[in-house]
Amino acid sequence: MIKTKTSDDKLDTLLSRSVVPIIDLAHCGIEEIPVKSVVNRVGHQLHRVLAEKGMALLVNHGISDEKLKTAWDHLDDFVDLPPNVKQHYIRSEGNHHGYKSRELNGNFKGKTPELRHAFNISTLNAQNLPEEPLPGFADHISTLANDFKALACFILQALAVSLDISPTFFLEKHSHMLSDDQENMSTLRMLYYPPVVDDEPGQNNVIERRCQYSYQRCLSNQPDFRPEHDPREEDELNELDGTNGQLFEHKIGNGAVIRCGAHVDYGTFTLLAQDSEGGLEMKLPGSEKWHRVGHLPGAILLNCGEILSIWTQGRYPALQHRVVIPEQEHIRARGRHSIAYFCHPDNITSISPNDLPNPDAVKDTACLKQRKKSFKAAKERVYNACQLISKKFRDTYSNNNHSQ
Ligand SMILES: O=C(O)CCC(=O)C(=O)O
Ligand SMILES: [Fe+2]
Repeated sequence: MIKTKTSDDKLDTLLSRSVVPIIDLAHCGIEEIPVKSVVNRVGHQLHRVLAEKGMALLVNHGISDEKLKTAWDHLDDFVDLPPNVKQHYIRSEGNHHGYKSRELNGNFKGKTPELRHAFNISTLNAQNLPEEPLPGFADHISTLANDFKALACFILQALAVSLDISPTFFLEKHSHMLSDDQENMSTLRMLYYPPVVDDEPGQNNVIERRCQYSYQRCLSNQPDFRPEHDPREEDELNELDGTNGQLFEHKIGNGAVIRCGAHVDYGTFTLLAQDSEGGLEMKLPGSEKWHRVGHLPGAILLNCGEILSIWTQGRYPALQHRVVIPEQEHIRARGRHSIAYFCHPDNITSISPNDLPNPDAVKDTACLKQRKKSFKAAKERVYNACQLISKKFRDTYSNNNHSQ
């Protein structure tokens, strides 16, 4: 059962409005060996849901809301540290682990700055975590990262069931996640998008704004699948940035900012926990329209990455997504928090569309375009996961605004 304070009738109506199918993981056992019957049930649900929608909202997954909120508190405390302390944890060129924020005054080579603080955790080695300035940080985040890893392992097994292949096929290819040996790029990313408030002209200090998670107004622990949350007409919304890949910008001071530019995730899949502030939008398979994902308290969003799309020959599509800045002033004046776990195969895993038995013949023309794209990436040459992900990083840095 989904735990919520909403009455059953109201909940049914809200859930029926969600563009994202909901999958109940009750008894998935992230702390023990998963129950086989649950793996099978979830596998069968994923088979349909990922092919049709490319994503699912996971409920009763075993990671408590309190744990997520405490992690966001730790991130807020980190963001508040003096710059010379934060400096020690900054992500260096070519490294996935570490903290990164984009200051408004920086040099963006003509790109629109993404207004967010991101702390990537790809090693649980305490040396690389801000334990000294923030006692408790390393312990809490390591436990949380291991919970996400366990959930990812469960999903990897269910995915194998969903594709009717050996139950350990994916698990074996992800055996080094978070193992400190540089053999796998899986990452837990903690994200904070500061409030967007117009500054005095010329001030541009918006990135500094603080919004302590526990004090902010995302206490409404209610599902939110309102389709018309944004006052802009949908056509206008899509015209602004949907069809031609441009990014939704917010003008502030002399410049423009975005929260997270349109992109697809690179790896096998992503698990995403968000607070209730909203802003996440996805393009559904075969569609050029942006859809609000909405909010279900405590749920974790599962979305496919490009590698899974290649493996499944596009059957499980990697969806474009972005985080927009709310149009309403009082909503964008609040910060937003999320946590993403990027599940990546071990670096040396070769990624080829021929690794899996060919799924059903292509029937859906809407998916054809996506399949062609995935084939193009994988046909010319078989890359291993490390090459593929590094190539995507390079392309992203040189071509568009989103920095993964
Ligand atoms: O913050 C979010 O909700 C999404 C973040 C995301 O898509 C990413 O970092 O790849
Ligand atoms: Fe993403």
